[in-house]
Amino acid sequence: MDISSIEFRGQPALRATGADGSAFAVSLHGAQLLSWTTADRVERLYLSPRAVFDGQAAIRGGVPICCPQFNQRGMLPKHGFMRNLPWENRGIDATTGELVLRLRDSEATRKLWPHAFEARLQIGMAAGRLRTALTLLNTGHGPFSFAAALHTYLRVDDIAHVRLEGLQGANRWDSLRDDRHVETTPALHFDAEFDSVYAAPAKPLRLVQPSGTLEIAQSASCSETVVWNPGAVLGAKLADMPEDGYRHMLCVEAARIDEQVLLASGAQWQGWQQLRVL
Ligand SMILES: O=P(O)(O)OC[C@H]1O[C@@H](O)[C@H](O)[C@@H](O)[C@@H]1O
Repeated sequence: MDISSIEFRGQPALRATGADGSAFAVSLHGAQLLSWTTADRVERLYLSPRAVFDGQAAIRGGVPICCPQFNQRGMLPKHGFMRNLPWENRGIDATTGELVLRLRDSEATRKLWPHAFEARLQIGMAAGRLRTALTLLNTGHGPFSFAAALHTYLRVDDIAHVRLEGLQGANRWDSLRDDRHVETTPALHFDAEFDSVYAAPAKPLRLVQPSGTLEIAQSASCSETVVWNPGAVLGAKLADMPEDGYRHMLCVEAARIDEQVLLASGAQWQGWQQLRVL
């Protein structure tokens, strides 16, 4: 994997290219993946053309990191603060061959969250495959707890022709209706706003479109899978997304939400998600 420093819509980013011509781009702001193209030049992630690149705001699209809080479940800013801060490029890990970015606690983070930590995002790419792994290390003296999500925006040709397989039988919390039930359908279809947190099944999910299928796997440490599409009505209200943006994305997120991770001093936790073109 070759890495070069680039500017992406005016902001510092890194571009990695693989031997087979596949490539990804990741912004230092938020350590946010922005693009992943496979050897066939097909873009696999959705990045909103209206995403704000000002080095402050959360970027709409790619793979935002939500940590140490998920959504508005706590006192921190929505989805925590890691997606709003600049991360450091730590280069390629000699053992894994993955690109590593790092964020450590600072005065700014301690004002929001009084804990010493080191977060690392590792990104690995192989033919038709992309793996993102988030590690959180407790570098302080006392324990802390946190939630996390790799909030992946998958690019889809047309949401009306997408099905997501693999969630049948999983416990679901439909956050729009505040309703808990077991998912009965073998394949989810999306024709309106959809926002649900599922107990993650052991087997990978499959995102099926007329143009092909993507397998989505996650670590057992990520006990939930979040599925989100804003639909036309909410989509039109999101200032950083075009009106038809919702048609071209589906978020499938590897998450740890319901039971927060309790991390002792010196301990670390890792959660990952892997995308594979079938
Ligand atoms: O607009 P944000 O802060 O990036 O959040 C987007 C969405 O993220 C999803 O993970 C949540 O389930 C949704 O409820 C939320 O709206």
